[in-house]
Amino acid sequence: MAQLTQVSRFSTSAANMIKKITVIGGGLMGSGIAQVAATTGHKVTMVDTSEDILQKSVKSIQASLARVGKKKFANDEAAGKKFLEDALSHIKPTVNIKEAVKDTDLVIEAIVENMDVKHKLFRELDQAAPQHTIFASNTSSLPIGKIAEVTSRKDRFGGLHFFNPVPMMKLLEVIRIPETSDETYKKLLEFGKAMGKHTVECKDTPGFIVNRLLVPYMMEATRMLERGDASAQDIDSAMKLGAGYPMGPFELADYVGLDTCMFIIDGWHKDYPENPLFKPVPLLQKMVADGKLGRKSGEGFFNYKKSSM
Ligand SMILES: CCCCCCCCCCCCC[C@H](O)CC(=O)SCCNC(=O)CCNC(=O)[C@H](O)C(C)(C)COP(=O)(O)OP(=O)(O)OC[C@H]1O[C@@H](n2cnc3c(N)ncnc32)[C@H](O)[C@@H]1OP(=O)(O)O
Ligand SMILES: NC(=O)c1ccc[n+]([C@@H]2O[C@H](COP(=O)([O-])OP(=O)(O)OC[C@H]3O[C@@H](n4cnc5c(N)ncnc54)[C@H](O)[C@@H]3O)[C@@H](O)[C@H]2O)c1
Repeated sequence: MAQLTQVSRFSTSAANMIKKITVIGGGLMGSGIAQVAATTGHKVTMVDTSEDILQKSVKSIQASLARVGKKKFANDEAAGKKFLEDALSHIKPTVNIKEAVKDTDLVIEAIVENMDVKHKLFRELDQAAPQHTIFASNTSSLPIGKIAEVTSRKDRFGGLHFFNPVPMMKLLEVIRIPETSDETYKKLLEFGKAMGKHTVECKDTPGFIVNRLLVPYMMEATRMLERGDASAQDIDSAMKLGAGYPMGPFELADYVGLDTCMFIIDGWHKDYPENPLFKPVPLLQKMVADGKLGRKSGEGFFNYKKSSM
């Protein structure tokens, strides 16, 4: 409550609001963030490492926009088409990071869940971006304060943790580190609302709110499977039909990406070796080593290859 009162002393004038954003990483999350930002009136630049990847990102945005447009403009096909074209015209894909950040208000990083790779990127961004630019990470599990360490703008740094799939999930966790200025935090909260999200305020604690509860639950499901107590299919059915979850833990893990799941759990085990909740699961490591990354690779706990659907 005290924090809310303190933050509301600042008012962000229209001229001072976040309008131009740069999303780094055009994967599952980056493409979703770029899409929602574009449909909520922001000018978006989306960066990835190759033109091929960016092409795939744009295709997935197109497919998602078509689904949203079909629902939003159910009786007006032309309006649905215009919605899709307008949104796409607000997204500029590029591999040129320097160009992408040269006059941006906010950078949202959504690349691989690895501290060294994120550090390398943020060092480069800190050199290239103007003074006023705010940096945010969409990390699932890494401490925001540690990511920010390599920059000279900790007062303009925070976490924006979106949920997958971004166009459908209403929540946005907005994380502040001790150095985040009140003005920056206020702008991040306002940006979240402008994106149409329900924002919750989080401290920089492991997993923030959602993942601190979700990860142990998913880990317990995997241990249950490893012990042979129940099948993946039955555990999923049980949690959907008995607990009302939209997806069971294995369907969800495949949806998130098993590589991302493994990075999260291995990282937490390294940081908290005594905590039995975060003990790595050999099954998960083997699946990732075998290239079974979930939906994105066509196979994970379940099979998504066309012939089996
Ligand atoms: C077990 C292994 C353990 C491993 C260790 C654990 C590691 C820790 C892992 C933690 C990971 C954390 C990751 C991250 O930090 C945090 C997260 O993001 S957690 C994930 C949160 N997301 C969810 O929980 C999703 C739950 N699922 C759903 O809400 C729904 O299933 C769905 C995705 C909305 C899909 O709905 P369904 O009814 O199932 O399927 P439909 O296809 O019929 O879709 C319904 C409706 O939605 C529209 N839609 C779906 N997806 C999109 C999209 N991408 N874009 C646009 N529209 C979409 C679709 O068109 C349908 O519309 P309708 O026809 O109803 O009008
Ligand atoms: N998958 C989820 O459900 C989910 C949900 C919330 C948060 N997150 C977090 O979001 C981040 C991204 O996850 P994802 O699932 O979108 O991963 P992903 O593997 O789908 O996409 C990552 C993208 O980043 C690109 N990339 C890697 N290094 C880059 C660099 N230096 N510059 C530009 N692009 C680079 C990759 O080519 C890839 O396209 C991670 O930190 C993850 O923990 C994931």
